[in-house]
Amino acid sequence: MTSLPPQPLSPLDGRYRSAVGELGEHLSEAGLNRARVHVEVEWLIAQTDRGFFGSSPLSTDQKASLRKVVADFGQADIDELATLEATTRHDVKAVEYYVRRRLSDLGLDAIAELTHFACTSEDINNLSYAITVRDAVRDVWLPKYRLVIDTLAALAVEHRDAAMLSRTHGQPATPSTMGKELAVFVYRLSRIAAQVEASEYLGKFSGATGTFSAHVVAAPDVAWPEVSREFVESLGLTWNPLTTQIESHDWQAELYGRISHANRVLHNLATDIWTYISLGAFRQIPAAGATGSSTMPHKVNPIRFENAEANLELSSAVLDSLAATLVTSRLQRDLTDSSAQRNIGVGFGHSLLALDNIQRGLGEIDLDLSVLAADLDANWEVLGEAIQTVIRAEVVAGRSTIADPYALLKELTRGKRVGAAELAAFVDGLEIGDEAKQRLLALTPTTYTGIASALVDRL
Ligand SMILES: O=C(O)C[C@H](Nc1ncnc2c1ncn2[C@@H]1O[C@H](COP(=O)(O)O)[C@@H](O)[C@H]1O)C(=O)O
Repeated sequence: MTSLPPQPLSPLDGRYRSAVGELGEHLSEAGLNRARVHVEVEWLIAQTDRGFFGSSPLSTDQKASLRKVVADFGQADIDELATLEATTRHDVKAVEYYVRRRLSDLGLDAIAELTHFACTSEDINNLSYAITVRDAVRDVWLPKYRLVIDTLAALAVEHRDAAMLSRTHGQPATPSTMGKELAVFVYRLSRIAAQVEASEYLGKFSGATGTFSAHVVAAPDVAWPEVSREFVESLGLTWNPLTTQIESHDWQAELYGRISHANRVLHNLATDIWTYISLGAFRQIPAAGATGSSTMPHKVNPIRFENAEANLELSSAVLDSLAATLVTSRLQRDLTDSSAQRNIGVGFGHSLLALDNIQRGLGEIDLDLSVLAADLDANWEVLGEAIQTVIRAEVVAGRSTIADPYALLKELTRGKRVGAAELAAFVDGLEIGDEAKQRLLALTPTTYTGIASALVDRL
């Protein structure tokens, strides 16, 4: 047997590439390296702008040329960095050499020693991760997440009046509407969206052990913490003033916790929709040419929601693991964060893939009102709650002397199928006020939905 050509090990880079490839712009190794070059270039510009060590501010053209290195970063640069790293065996040192080469190309050798000046690798790495994760969340994950919320919200409004039997413990319970049940998910997911949007992306820039030691010994009169703060903020990040060698990664733990929480709510949504499909409440719209089962021709399977379930679990497993490991680093640093952070894209990728499947799945289902109606009509006993509650009110109001309304209704309905006619006869014989009796006689499982429909307006 001949060997296969090199193959992606992760399905995110294989069969699911088209759904998640956009994340690679930010959360791939190349995306990280481009951000590292960006940080190194901006640090050069920041230093020369301040005239450090007698340097002159770069001209507008020189700055533009340096920034073009970042803007044009492509395959040749990816390859060049790989070649450099094969020698340095240190990824950030390779970036430094790469930037020095570009300075040389631009005739800027005079400031070469300002490249990576007073920096430890983490100064570059932490800012690069903060930038790439922030951009991935804002440009890719959140828009997709918002799209799912918007789609769900539109379905909630569309089905706001669609009465259906509820099921608590899987057993028939007080009816609701499909719109209100979907609105619950919209509300939950929206809260998390706001939390993700409010996330902080922290950056440190303070040298080998966070003390500015090299900085101070090279230039004692510079207000280094202020320079550090201004530089971090110039990159659109929040300054972390007090760290060891590494940025403490607490913001990452917080963010991944929120994404993982969103995953779990989406998982709940996926399994609920799956169950509604299984009950017949939602019909699946068959895709032309598609096959459900390889052997049972009649089938349309809820594969979108099942795929989402699996990928949400994988995403949370990765993100939870990152959140746990990233907040610990022995003494002033160990390198576990470097290896762990290479999987941030895996965590987001599985979540994004799940969002893509949920989005498609929601577009391929149709509410079957006749199934909802039949389900309600087969479960009149759920009105037992309504009747006993009205009797209680009548007793308090002095219009009834029924001793134990709950026991009465329990006797009539518990574990039994009670139809419309039996309930009507039962209500008719109750010793309660006439107005209350008429209200109960008019009630059906379909109308016993409280203010479910109006609750959709809370979105
Ligand atoms: O500024 C410094 O470098 C400070 C230095 N510590 C390091 N800080 C950051 N990166 C380092 C460090 N050491 C190694 N490396 C390089 O990290 C890469 C680890 O590879 P991988 O496990 O694939 O993520 C891989 O490229 C490693 O070469 C210290 O001793 O305190």
